Amino acid sequence: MLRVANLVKQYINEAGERKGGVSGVSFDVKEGELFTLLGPSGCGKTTTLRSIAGLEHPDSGLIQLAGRDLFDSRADVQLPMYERDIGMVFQSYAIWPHMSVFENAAYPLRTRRNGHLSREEIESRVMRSLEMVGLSEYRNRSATKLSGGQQQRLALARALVREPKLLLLDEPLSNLDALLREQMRSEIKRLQSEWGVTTIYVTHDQSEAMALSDRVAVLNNGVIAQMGTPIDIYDRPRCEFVANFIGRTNLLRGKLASQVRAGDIAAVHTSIGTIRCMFSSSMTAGHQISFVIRPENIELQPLNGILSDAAPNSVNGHIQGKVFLGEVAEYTIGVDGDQNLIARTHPSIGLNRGDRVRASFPEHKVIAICD
Ligand SMILES: Nc1ncnc2c1ncn2[C@@H]1O[C@H](COP(=O)(O)OP(=O)(O)OP(=O)(O)O)[C@@H](O)[C@H]1O
Repeated sequence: MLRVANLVKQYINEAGERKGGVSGVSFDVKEGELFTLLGPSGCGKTTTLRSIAGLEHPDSGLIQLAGRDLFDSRADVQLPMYERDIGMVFQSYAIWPHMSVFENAAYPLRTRRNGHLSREEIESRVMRSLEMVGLSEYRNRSATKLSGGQQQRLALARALVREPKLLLLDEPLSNLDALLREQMRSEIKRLQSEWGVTTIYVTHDQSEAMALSDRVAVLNNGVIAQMGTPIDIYDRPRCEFVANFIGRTNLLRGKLASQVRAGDIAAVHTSIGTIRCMFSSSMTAGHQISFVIRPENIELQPLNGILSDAAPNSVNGHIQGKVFLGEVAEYTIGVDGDQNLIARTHPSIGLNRGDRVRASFPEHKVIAICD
């Protein structure tokens, strides 16, 4: 449905150097998919989105929507924004304060350039989109008398009323408080799948990306570091940046004991002992590698009295810190060998600061970073 290939857009800084933006971003979005661009501030998410919308003139690359060129640097094509068939919702909802809810939602239909719509057609399309977002009973209310969440819904209704081929959402929830953000997150997911509109969602919030997306592209410094389903990216990060950016993690390093092939489980020598990891590609013995253990994949057992022999993929240590997070508690474990591990487990386990523990992690949950 949407194809972005080798997109480059760089900005010239005060010293005349080409900096920032994006430098060679490529991805395809399927029809009806919710695709998220995720990354820290300044990684190039908004530049990508604005290039797709036609608000930015890229330096080079190709952008196609439903087989039509929106931008092609080789053929010198740059379609104006209004010809792109795209709806957009910004962080600031950009609601017109002097208009009613109905008029705000009707605005894109009244100002569209491709064909006049009858009054009845406008009425029915606007009411359909207001009903979808639960605002039909507020149709005559002034837009300024809506709550933050309602304004956000109105912005969505206004973006959808033209029935665009593509919906672009740029950090649409960042102005809402935490509870409302979670509610609106489910609302966007519901709307997007009911409406079936292909959507690109931009956020720096990894939990939002995980909860909403069919697929995610993680951006860093203007390039895509990894692309895949939320589970893929969480369970199999391909580089340290992605491992650290997506959720809490333990990142350890060591030396590979033997040659491995994709799918093997093999031993890695580390400062806290030999740990067996899953490998997703082949590597030669002696390679320095990093690997990831997610905090929820560490099991903690109290070590009382006499120490039994350490089991495979387990280390002994003591609790250095405990933070209660509601459903889980997060423990910091100081491991013999000068390494800290973070573990998350049910608070009822009853471990406290200073307790000796054994931390174990199944080998198929220890993931080698193979890039
Ligand atoms: N108009 C501009 N002029 C100069 N530099 C810019 C301009 N727009 C963006 N940049 C730079 O390009 C890089 C990418 O910016 P972009 O807005 O795409 O990042 P982002 O990932 O959307 O960040 P944020 O989450 O903070 O909005 C940043 O380093 C930014 O400073």
